[in-house]
Amino acid sequence: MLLFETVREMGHEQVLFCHGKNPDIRAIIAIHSTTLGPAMGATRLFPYMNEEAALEDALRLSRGMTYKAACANIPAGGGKAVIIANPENKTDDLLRAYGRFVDSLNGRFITGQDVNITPDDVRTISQETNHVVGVFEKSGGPAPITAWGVFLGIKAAVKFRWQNENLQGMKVAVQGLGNVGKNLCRHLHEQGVKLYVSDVNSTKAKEIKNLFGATVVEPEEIYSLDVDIFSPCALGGTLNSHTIPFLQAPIIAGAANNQLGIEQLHSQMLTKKGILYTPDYVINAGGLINVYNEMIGYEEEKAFQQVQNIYDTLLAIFDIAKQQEITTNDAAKQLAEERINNGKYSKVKAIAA
Ligand SMILES: NC(=O)C1=CN([C@@H]2O[C@H](COP(=O)(O)OP(=O)(O)OC[C@H]3O[C@@H](n4cnc5c(N)ncnc54)[C@H](O)[C@@H]3O)[C@@H](O)[C@H]2O)C=CC1
Ligand SMILES: O=C(O)C(=O)Cc1c[nH]c2ccccc12
Repeated sequence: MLLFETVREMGHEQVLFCHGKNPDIRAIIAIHSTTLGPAMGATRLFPYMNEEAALEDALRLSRGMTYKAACANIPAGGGKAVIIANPENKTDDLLRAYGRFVDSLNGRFITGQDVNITPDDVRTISQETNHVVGVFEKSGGPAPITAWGVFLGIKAAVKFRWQNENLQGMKVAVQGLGNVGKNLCRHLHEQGVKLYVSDVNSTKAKEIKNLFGATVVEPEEIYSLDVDIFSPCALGGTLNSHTIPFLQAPIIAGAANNQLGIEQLHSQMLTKKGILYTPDYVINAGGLINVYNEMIGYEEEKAFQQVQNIYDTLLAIFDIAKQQEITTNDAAKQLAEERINNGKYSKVKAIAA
């Protein structure tokens, strides 16, 4: 891989390769942009197949965070970190060593809990750095508010597609029943939605069946269901050349980051099939909104209003896509880049003043 060519194309400011022998640590901190504020993004620990996969994850996720913050009107930039490790080998020493790397960035990067990192782990990291959020959660953690944002995003897509304000009687397929998926199912159930669900962990699927009367299907069956909405809430890359041909749902709206395998190719494939795709980094901004508000002093009403705005932002993005005959993914990117450029401009003005 040509490193500088890749980061130049994707627009990253800085990529840090963190290494240590004792404890044995390999981590990548990707800072995509600090134009609108410090780069924010949670840290993921994962046993990546190889270094390329880890780097690609960090680069794509961090760029997504820049767009996420811009679309949500949060004065933050985008970053993301990945620690290459098996969750079984996670030790306090490893987490503290990682914390020292985060600290070396002096607040250019602010992080917290993502896949395979627990709130306890974040507390361990915080022994070495103050640049973490969610250590002492003031708000119940980001997942419930993320789920609420996804629920609003589903409502926006339904409104745009069918001019319908109501989800009563609709069929929704939810892939992944973790912290976000489970909360999302509860909101949908309360609105009279018929749920179809899958999780690789069958205990979680049974729980949702018992709680909300959901129909459980096998993980690979979730794509081809005859439903109104497909909601990917598991891991990234599930919208790809293998799965898209099976999709029947006219709307895709879910929480997972990096849902599109190859962004341009697969967003175009969805558009060609007449599927309304709700850009992941717009619909799943609730978590970022939550941690940002925790950082500046949590006010529930303010955080709630910012999440509520996801609905109108999505309607605006759907409109841009329709008017300009572009994918919803490109429309969201356009909105984000416009805001980042305006931010750049006001920064220059502020320095000149
Ligand atoms: N928690 C948050 O506030 C935010 C989460 N996200 C994204 O949303 C997604 C879900 O997040 P969480 O619920 O917090 O994670 P989680 O780890 O609690 O849940 C993920 C669930 O997906 C299941 N799963 C994994 N592979 C699957 C497959 N192939 N088919 C079906 N199920 C599968 C897992 O067993 C697990 O139950 C992730 O992609 C995350 O990056 C994005 C923004 C914020
Ligand atoms: O939306 C994402 O992918 C995030 O990383 C959001 C998020 C959750 N916890 C955090 C802690 C610090 C910065 C961002 C986050």
